[in-house]
Amino acid sequence: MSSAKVNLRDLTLPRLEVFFTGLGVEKYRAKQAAEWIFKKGVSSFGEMTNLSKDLRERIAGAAWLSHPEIHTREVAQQGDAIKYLFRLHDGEAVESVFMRHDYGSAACVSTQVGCRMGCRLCASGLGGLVRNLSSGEMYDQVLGIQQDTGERVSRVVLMGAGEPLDNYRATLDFITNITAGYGLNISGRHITVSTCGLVPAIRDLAAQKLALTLAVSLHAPEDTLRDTLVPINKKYPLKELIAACRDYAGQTGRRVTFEYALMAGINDREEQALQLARLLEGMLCHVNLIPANPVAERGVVPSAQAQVELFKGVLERHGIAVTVRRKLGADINAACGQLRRRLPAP
Ligand SMILES: C[S@@+](CC[C@H](N)C(=O)[O-])C[C@H]1O[C@@H](n2cnc3c(N)ncnc32)[C@H](O)[C@@H]1O
Ligand code: SF4
Repeated sequence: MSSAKVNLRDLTLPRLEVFFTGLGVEKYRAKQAAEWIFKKGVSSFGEMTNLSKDLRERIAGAAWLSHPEIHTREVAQQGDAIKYLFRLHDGEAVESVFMRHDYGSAACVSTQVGCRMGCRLCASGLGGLVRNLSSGEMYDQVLGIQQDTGERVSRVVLMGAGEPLDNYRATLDFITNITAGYGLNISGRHITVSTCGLVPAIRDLAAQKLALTLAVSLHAPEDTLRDTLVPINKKYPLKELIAACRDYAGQTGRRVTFEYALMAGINDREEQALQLARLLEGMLCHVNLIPANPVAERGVVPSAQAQVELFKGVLERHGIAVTVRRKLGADINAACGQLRRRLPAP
């Protein structure tokens, strides 16, 4: 694969059309190719059997096709989750998780190798940002999971390693392809974009009218604490973030999810639950409480179960919809915030 060649899995349909017309081929061929690439998930041009051999050779002269390469997989004891490490074409690696729920199967997808946001609780950002993933590399994770499990992925959560809104263009292209009829046709409401709070991108996302589920990693109910846990808060403090979330809910009609990882003695006190209830008062939203996953390097210690229940009770009494997230695949560390890149650089 030469660096001058374009990865067709990275292109959306209009850009595929430009590619095909550039080869002097009728535009409708782009749609046919899109179905091979995004619906059937082929790994080579040779498999595109309704395109002539001559055309496939011309495509191969100008393009390449990334494809999922599973490096390792670990199945949780209860069989409800599988964690994958995918090897990328340059030797980097990303983790993804397949989760079976009663209501369908979800893929938790990484959007970057590493992350530059430096949240205090998170293992994904420990080594900083290595590089962005392309939209095709995000798509490959879903295809790889489907091919390995033989099951259809019906939901996607962008909660793997990386900050999706810090890799905004590629993330949007990925969503465009996975929701398309020529792709996996997953409804926008079954796609969750999780962010630590990049306000301008949240506002832009609302304007896209994609009806995506927005999840915001809140973790603190006031700025002083949030500045230390989620450092992007210094740039986009809670007042701006919550206003953007209220507008997102207003513009899309979609309930915003707030992720709140409970850490013993840090953000799990009763008065903090009260502050949180006041912050979210009257918003179309939902709070997901997660007993934090321990991360030794970060000194993160999860709250005790009784404290989680107490915190939940305060929110409920103040009319906030709240759930405690079931931990899937805890025995394989498959839970969010535990995804790392583990292959050594080439
Ligand atoms: C790894 S992030 C990726 C998506 C995006 N960058 C974000 O922050 O929302 C996914 C979720 O995992 C959470 N998370 C990170 N470390 C965690 C930990 N130790 N325990 C529980 N959740 C954690 C994040 O705050 C976020 O809600
Ligand atoms: S929580 Fe999200 S934004 Fe923060 S370091 Fe981890 S991956 Fe990055």
